[in-house]
Amino acid sequence: MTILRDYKLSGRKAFAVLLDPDKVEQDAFSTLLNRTADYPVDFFLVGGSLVTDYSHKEVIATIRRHANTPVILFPGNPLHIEPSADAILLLSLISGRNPDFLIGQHVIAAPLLKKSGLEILPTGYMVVDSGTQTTVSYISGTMPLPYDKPDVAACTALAGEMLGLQLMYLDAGSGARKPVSTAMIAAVRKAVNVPIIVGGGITSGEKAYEALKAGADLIVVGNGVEQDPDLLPQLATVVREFNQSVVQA
Ligand SMILES: CC(C)=CCC/C(C)=C/CC/C(C)=C/CC/C(C)=C/COP(=O)(O)OP(=O)(O)O
Ligand SMILES: O=P(O)(O)OC[C@@H](O)CO
Ligand SMILES: [Mg+2]
Repeated sequence: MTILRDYKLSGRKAFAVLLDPDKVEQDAFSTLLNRTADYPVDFFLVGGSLVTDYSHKEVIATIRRHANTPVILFPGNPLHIEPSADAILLLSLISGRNPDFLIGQHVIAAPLLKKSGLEILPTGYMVVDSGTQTTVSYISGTMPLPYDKPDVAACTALAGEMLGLQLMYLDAGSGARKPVSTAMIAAVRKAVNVPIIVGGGITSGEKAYEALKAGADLIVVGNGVEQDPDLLPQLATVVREFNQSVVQA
């Protein structure tokens, strides 16, 4: 449990960039990776709900050539297991009621995961409504958590923690028009002790700051960084300054 243990012990806020293997375009990708030398990223998440060209291995090899940043798989199904990553978010889709995404896919994946040597990060995955249907909802055939029901999210996370899940991921969905509300993040923060990951629709330093202040431990940004190269430095600075302000307080 090295990544999870180190991360928990550090007590720091962290920042992850989500790379969708289908959207990785070589030139822009190398530039992004080179920029992380000046504006550090704590983790790269690699994955997507639906991946069409199965280039996880090549994407990870390219990351390794440019950076020492740990790579965590963010899988949509067991075909997305790639042993050259460092760890995998073993998602159980606890916002939904589809047994296949709560335990079914995991039964199929378990022997492969064991053999892979990947660090397993058992994660309660909560997809939150943000106004449009997400790929995750469609693929999994599940309804997201209602946007304005922080209590439902808090009880869901609490149940997930009681079941032994070691991370909670609140996700408004890739490209969401609005991120998960700060009220929901704060309610989940109050309910559980495990680290909280927040992603989906974080497109500015301000939104990132709000999520951290509400209780997110790790923020995940995909589309924002792909679309606006200036966002990477902004986010790295927000997370660094947030951590410095906590140390000083
Ligand atoms: C047991 C194993 C190894 C896998 C199953 C894992 C489960 C239960 C996944 C839950 C459902 C799911 C489809 C999750 C995918 C999460 C993800 C990688 C989201 C990233 O965003 P996209 O859904 O790719 O958005 P775009 O379509 O906008 O690219
Ligand atoms: O692409 P964005 O909107 O940043 O979302 C990241 C991630 O949380 C999606 O699962
Ligand atoms: Mg995707």
